[in-house]
Amino acid sequence: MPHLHIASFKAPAFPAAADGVTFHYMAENTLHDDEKLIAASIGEKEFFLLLKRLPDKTLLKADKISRPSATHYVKRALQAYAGLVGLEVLASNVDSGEANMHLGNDSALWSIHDFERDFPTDREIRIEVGFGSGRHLLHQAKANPEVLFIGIEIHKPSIEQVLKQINIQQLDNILLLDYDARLFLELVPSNLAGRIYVHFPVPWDKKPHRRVIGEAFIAESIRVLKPEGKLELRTDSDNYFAYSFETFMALNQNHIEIYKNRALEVSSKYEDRWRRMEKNIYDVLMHNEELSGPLEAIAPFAFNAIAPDPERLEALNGSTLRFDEGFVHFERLYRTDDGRAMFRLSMGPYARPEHLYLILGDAPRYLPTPPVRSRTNARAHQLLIEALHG
Ligand SMILES: C[S@@+](CC[C@H](N)C(=O)[O-])C[C@H]1O[C@@H](n2cnc3c(N)ncnc32)[C@H](O)[C@@H]1O
Repeated sequence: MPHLHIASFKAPAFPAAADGVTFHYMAENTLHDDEKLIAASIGEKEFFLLLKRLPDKTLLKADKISRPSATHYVKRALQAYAGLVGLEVLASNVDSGEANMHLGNDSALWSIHDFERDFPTDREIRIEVGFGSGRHLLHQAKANPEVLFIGIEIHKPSIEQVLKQINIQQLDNILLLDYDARLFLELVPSNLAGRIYVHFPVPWDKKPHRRVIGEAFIAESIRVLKPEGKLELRTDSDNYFAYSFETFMALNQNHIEIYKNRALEVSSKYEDRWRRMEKNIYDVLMHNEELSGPLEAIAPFAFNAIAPDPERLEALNGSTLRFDEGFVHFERLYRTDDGRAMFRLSMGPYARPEHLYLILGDAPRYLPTPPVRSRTNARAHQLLIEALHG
């Protein structure tokens, strides 16, 4: 990740702008004054730069919770900040060259909020979960130009690599999303998807709750798939195959197909490796036969002005509030140089919490974006409001 190793830190008078980047304010960790956040924005992208004083060096880098998926934003903000205040840079891994031209156009990279605002419903969609190197996704998109493909990944370098290929190959029927696919499904309108591909998911043998396939994922898939649509699991893991088979078979009514060592038109990087090792590859195809009811709407997460007393905030710092399916954890408390308080939070379902900031004051808001409007996040948001009001 891009970072600058600097001789000493300097701050401008906020707000300040340079090279298309605006720096709004600075926030200091109330328990560790060696950690500060600088709020930056480029167009609609808002994120923090993190200043960290370690025993042997001072680093300026992207804050990992709020950093945008495309690293060129972070590089630009680091360079702009260094130029603005005249930082003495001792070492840097930020190349001074132009942002990668292929990443310049990242219109295929959607945020979860783009989908929340305006989910594309004008044509059939197919969803690929964990597309990795993207071979299967790119191949399918080229072969089916009338279908919109939504590729979901949590590994940023894979997203950048596939984004680059989308631009090089000028494909206009792929959208990429940097998000947990299990949460994403909760937002997809019902009866829309022709296929959901889950190819070579991480087996998580020691932490099965982290697996993509599970009861909730299957239930959401059935809702999201149109009648005749299919969920396609492909795996080299005997364990994952056995576990998924059992989970699918536990459903009340179901139609599944199973294949062993079925050849597809395109083989992924993982698949090539397993084939060289002569491992078996299993496919489980679940056919959907149901027409589902509409997706339940959840209101946007709003706040009234919150001016809690400083003692309450300090008491909340480090604490965790729990409910049946999820929690709110107040990880760190910050004070901004314009007099506001700010929390770093993790909240939502235990298996897939959101990590984000809450800036308090007259118009409290989450940063970089509010939590996704899922049922468990709605409960966590409510609990958070109650805790802040006391
Ligand atoms: C073993 S790789 C397989 C990649 C690709 N499908 C292939 O066949 O080469 C699994 C991928 O799933 C991604 N992944 C794991 N959990 C995920 C989740 N909950 N949502 C989206 N992607 C996920 C990982 O980042 C990883 O790239």
